[in-house]
Amino acid sequence: MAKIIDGKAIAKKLRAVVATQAAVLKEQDVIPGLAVILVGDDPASEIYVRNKERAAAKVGVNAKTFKYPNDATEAEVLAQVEALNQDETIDAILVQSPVPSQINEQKVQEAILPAKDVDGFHPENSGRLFAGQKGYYPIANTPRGIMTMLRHEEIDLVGKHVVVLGRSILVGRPMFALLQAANASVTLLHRYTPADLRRQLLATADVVVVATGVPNLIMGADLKPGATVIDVGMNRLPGNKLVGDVNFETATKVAGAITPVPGGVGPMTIATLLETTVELAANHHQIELEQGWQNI
Ligand SMILES: Nc1nc(=O)c2c([nH]1)NC[C@@H]1CN(c3ccc(C(=O)N[C@@H](CCC(=O)O)C(=O)O)cc3)C=[N+]21
Repeated sequence: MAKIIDGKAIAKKLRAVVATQAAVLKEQDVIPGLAVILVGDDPASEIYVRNKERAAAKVGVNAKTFKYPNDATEAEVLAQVEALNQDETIDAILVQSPVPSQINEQKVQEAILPAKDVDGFHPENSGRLFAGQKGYYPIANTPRGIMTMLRHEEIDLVGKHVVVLGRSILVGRPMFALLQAANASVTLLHRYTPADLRRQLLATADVVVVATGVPNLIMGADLKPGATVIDVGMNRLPGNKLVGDVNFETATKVAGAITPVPGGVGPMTIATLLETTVELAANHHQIELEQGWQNI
């Protein structure tokens, strides 16, 4: 049976480090400010907003949510971003993905000041990631949190075959870049990958990261025995049960280690979001911090 990777417990340790960092800022009268813009009513986004407000308050981050209806205009959202760019009390801005179709998500991402871009979606930040640049810049929190989790679990990536399923800007693409920077051999698959090719590649994967939004896409029989499985899926089934993209029942019998849903990647995303927020606040006020993940 696979080891269950306890994302909730690792997130708790990371939040404790972030709380210490926030306390350092507080000594200099800096309270990190995170602004979240939520347009419409995506179910995964609702969970995210609820959990992150709770977690932010506990570590000493001031989180504010700006809710807009499904029919909000692009101009309204851009005006909100602009106001937050100018707001000295706001260090980090996040626009929940997805946004309704009348709003050009790309345009909104590019409107956020790169220094306040807590998701790392601005091309100035994502460009640095894809160029493999050194130095500090914000990186998408879900893949960054997954890297922290893999490091915490001491899972070796050097030269290993890692299969990433899904190519979103939120997860798949930055995940690919981070794993590659960690010297893994990364294969990025997506909805147009034929099932038999997917099966062939998965059979040789030492680590699998699944971020597709398709429940039960990956079964135990698809995995190489002993593989590490990271399930990013967040699917609500009828009856309100929350499941990932991996069939947990069968996968635990084959994998070496696996993240559960809930209690795996989700809590790490939130803890990492707070970590990035505190880093952006420190940069904004030119205060030195010790690096977070090294201390967990
Ligand atoms: N710009 C942007 N950045 C995001 O990072 C982003 C986004 N948009 N849009 C929505 C998705 C979804 N997402 C979640 C994060 C944590 C949980 C989470 O806390 N999950 C708990 C759920 C527990 C419960 O049931 O409450 C868990 O997995 O244990 C859920 C969903 C971030 N997203």
